[in-house]
Amino acid sequence: MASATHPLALSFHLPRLTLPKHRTPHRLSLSSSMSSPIRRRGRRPPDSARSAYVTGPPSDPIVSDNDPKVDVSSSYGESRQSPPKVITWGLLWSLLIRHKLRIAVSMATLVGCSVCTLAMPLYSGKFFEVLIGTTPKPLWSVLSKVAVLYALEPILTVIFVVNLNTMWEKVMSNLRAQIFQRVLIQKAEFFDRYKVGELTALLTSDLGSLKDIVIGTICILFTLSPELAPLLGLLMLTVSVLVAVYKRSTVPVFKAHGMAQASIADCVNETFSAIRTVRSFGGEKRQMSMFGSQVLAYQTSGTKLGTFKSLNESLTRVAIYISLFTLYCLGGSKVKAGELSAGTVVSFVGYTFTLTFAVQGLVNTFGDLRGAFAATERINSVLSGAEIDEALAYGLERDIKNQEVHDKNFGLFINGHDINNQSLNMHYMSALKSTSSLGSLAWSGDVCLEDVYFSYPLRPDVEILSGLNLTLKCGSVTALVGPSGAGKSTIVQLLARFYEPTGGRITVAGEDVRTFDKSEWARVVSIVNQEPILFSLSVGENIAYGLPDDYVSKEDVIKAAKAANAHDFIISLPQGYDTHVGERGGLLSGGQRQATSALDAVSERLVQDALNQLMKGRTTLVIAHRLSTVQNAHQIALCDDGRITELGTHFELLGQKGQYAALVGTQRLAFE
Ligand SMILES: Nc1ncnc2c1ncn2[C@@H]1O[C@H](COP(=O)(O)OP(=O)(O)OP(=O)(O)O)[C@@H](O)[C@H]1O
Repeated sequence: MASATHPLALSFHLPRLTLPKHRTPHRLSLSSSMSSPIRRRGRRPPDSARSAYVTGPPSDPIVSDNDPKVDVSSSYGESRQSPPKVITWGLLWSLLIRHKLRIAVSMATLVGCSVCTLAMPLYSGKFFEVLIGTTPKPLWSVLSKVAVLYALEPILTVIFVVNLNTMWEKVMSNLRAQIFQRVLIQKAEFFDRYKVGELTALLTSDLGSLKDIVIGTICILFTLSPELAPLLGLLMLTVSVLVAVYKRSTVPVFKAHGMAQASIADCVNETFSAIRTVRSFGGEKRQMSMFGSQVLAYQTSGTKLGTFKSLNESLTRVAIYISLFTLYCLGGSKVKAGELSAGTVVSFVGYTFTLTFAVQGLVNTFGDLRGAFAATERINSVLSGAEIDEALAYGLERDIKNQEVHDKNFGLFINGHDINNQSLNMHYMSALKSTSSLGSLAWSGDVCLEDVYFSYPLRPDVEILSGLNLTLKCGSVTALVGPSGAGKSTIVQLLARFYEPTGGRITVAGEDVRTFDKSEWARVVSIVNQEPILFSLSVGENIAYGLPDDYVSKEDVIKAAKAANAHDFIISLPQGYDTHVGERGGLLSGGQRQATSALDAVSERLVQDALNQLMKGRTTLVIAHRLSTVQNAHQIALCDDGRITELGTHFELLGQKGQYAALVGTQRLAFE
């Protein structure tokens, strides 16, 4: 679905390429060029890329020397060597401290609860003595005090727990939002490396264990007091020893459990998102076996975890029973000797039970703490070492700050202690060009790939592009052809700035594209995929998603749909533009999803007509396997061995009798 404001369009078919899941090119953009002479150069290793680039750590954003302001500071390089942790105590504290009133209320109720809890055994002892007649006092006066204590304690507990829980939920939402944003602004290779399930786990179950700590801590705080310090100290010592043993043994189990959970999520995700493929290959059994093995692994780690937990629990009980037994022996002998009253012994028993809760809470908390440490470690190991896509993060940060005023959901992503711009190279960012000019540059200037070298970050030793030169002339159409695996889609991905070249540069009207932030770049570049990705929204919302403005009117949506020849079919849907498309557009037909292949002749023509209309005046790069699309292009570029090896019009290239002519001749290109 198209936008009238994207001057650069990349239209490509990706029959075999699996795009990383985060990359969902969805828009239409257009452009090309006719003449650019191909400069053939010898192969050069990527790091010998043009000296015009400011040096820095290999994956830093590098900017050409035509912007003298930019200098990637070495201190930035140093900070990369020891990446900052994402979740730190400092961060948690900064998020907590925003809730001062709640903290004050929590503290007050905590003190109240502790006083009640500590006084309860004391008054119970007195009550017992009055009851057995050893203390001559009116029963009602002691009973009323006991009743007040027993009634007040649960009320204060409710206030305390509700208050603390609310505060913690807010902190967690903030943390989740920030981690989500942090994942969102990672460089493309991050998504090549991690599966969706793993990333989902970072934001769901892993963080959940952080919450449990707080709830556990509540139990301990309730019962900690100076009066009980010596006895509690002794018990804590015992528990610490147990916990130290527990800690060593359970971290790997917690980790394995978290990973197993992530694998299950991945398997479910993969199976159901590709359900048609699974059906068509009769892959149900395979998926079931895969799921079964993952569930079994989860079960094994869960059982192990349970065994550890129960062992720990019973050891704690043993410690408690020993202290109770000691208390009975000591207390009994002291009462017998007349050194202690029976009431005091009753109070002590009460305290011991209070301690029981404390110790239980302590052990559980340490257990949760292990889970939380494992989760934090995992989040930190996934995110701290990963590299933020700064050109994207910078623009996004700016945009959400502007938008926060209108949309309170963005409030979650912004606070004083923002994990997402901690490691941004602000020096580099401040050197980015003002983006107001980008639109006019893109509408008026050529787009050039100059001596571009590229290797995918996960396969740095395989050079995909080796000194590629190509000019997409402003307002014209370039068709990119070539054998499978030649690097055509890679060129599109570089133009879309999913990845940055390892050498050479891409320019628009002579300006290095890296001097513009990515959110602005996304507004001028549109991509039409053979298999478009739709979000689980209404048809209208999906179209609006492809339009560059944040607030899109219904008229704009209808205009875009008409331009894509989609208006008629949309209004024939049950709820027109409000029809929900289902997950991944599953409730629409292939043609309705705007796929450009496997359509019936009428849909095909409609889509093609729409594209032809929309390409007019736009700089367009098309990867096509259909001869009709290719031969109508202003120029055809043949990509092979990481370079453009042939360039010209259809007839010029046929005349050269080279690889293009061979492709056409052998029908590998002409599918029609
Ligand atoms: N994310 C990735 N990580 C590592 N290597 C990749 C990645 N994506 C593609 N490749 C590799 O890069 C090479 C070029 O792939 P590309 O998709 O650009 O080829 P193509 O010319 O578009 O092929 P086709 O016509 O078959 O789609 C291939 O060898 C491919 O395996």
